[in-house]
Amino acid sequence: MIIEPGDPVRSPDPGGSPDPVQSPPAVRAEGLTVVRGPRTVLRGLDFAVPRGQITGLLGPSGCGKSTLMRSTVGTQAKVAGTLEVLGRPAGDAALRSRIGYVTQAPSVFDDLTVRQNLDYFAAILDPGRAASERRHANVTQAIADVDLTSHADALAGNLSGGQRSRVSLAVALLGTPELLVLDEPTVGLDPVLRRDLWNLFHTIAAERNATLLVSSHVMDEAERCHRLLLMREGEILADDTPDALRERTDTDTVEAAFLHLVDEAVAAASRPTTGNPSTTGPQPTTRDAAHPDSENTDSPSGDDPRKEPLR
Ligand SMILES: Nc1ncnc2c1ncn2[C@@H]1O[C@H](COP(=O)(O)OP(=O)(O)OP(=O)(O)O)[C@@H](O)[C@H]1O
Repeated sequence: MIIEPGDPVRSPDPGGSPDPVQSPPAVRAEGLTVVRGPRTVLRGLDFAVPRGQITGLLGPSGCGKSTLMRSTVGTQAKVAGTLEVLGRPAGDAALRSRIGYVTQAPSVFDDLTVRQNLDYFAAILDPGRAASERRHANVTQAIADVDLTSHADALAGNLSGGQRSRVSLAVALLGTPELLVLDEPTVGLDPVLRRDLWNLFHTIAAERNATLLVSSHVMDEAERCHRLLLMREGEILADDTPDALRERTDTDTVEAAFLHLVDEAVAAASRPTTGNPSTTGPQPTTRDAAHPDSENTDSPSGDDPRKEPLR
């Protein structure tokens, strides 16, 4: 599918998506806590990502968006609490072909063309000579989806940053994953490309009934999501629709709603408390099974996030 630059932005249509009450969530977290190096970067998060919708993960740089995504796809070490993805524990080997993940840094081979990059990953996903026609069709489709057909034979190393990001996205689209986890996919893109990519995200959610978890720190992109997880300092400030957030905070934009919620959180943290919050919050109960990333070796003990005030 090629998205024409003149296409109007499709507004989110929560009514056209599956009823989140009926479908089990694509991602469910309870008391999700992650330690990286000396810091507790996710602090007992509870949230659910409904299936077939676009959930935006928004918050300032360093608040933990990438860490939450890495935990979801099973590449983050030291994950405590419950984290279920498509009904299985995050990191379960059976999830590998069901999730597409695009990291912030494009993961492409510079010395291969766009098509060769896609061919390589397609051969891993769908190996064997018997599948070669299907692979060719899937690769051609994925290249068209990200609007790179005219660059299919260009070396990835000769592409612009935005084009390389789209090659990464095309790789993630191979195999039609049920869950797409996209870490800041629109960074560095011009407004036309950003709009086209958001149109593509809506098409993927609507036509494939896929779930998209998309991070951004550009608040205007929040308006294009069905639901939002607003994060700050490793905590979730809000888990709601853009409309409900604006209404609840009596603001006109998601950005204003976010700032309102930050002010509320700061005010709440500065009020004297009567009980000990460290004994009342959710306690991590389980540990993720698969953690290929071994970056962190520090013990989380003695670093209880519930004892730290919001900054
Ligand atoms: N490899 C690492 N080792 C130790 N700490 C890390 C590592 N990577 C990130 N962190 C810390 O984890 C915290 C959350 O980082 P994360 O990358 O998840 O944030 P983010 O919200 O995605 O930021 P950005 O929008 O800038 O990408 C930050 O305080 C960061 O310093």
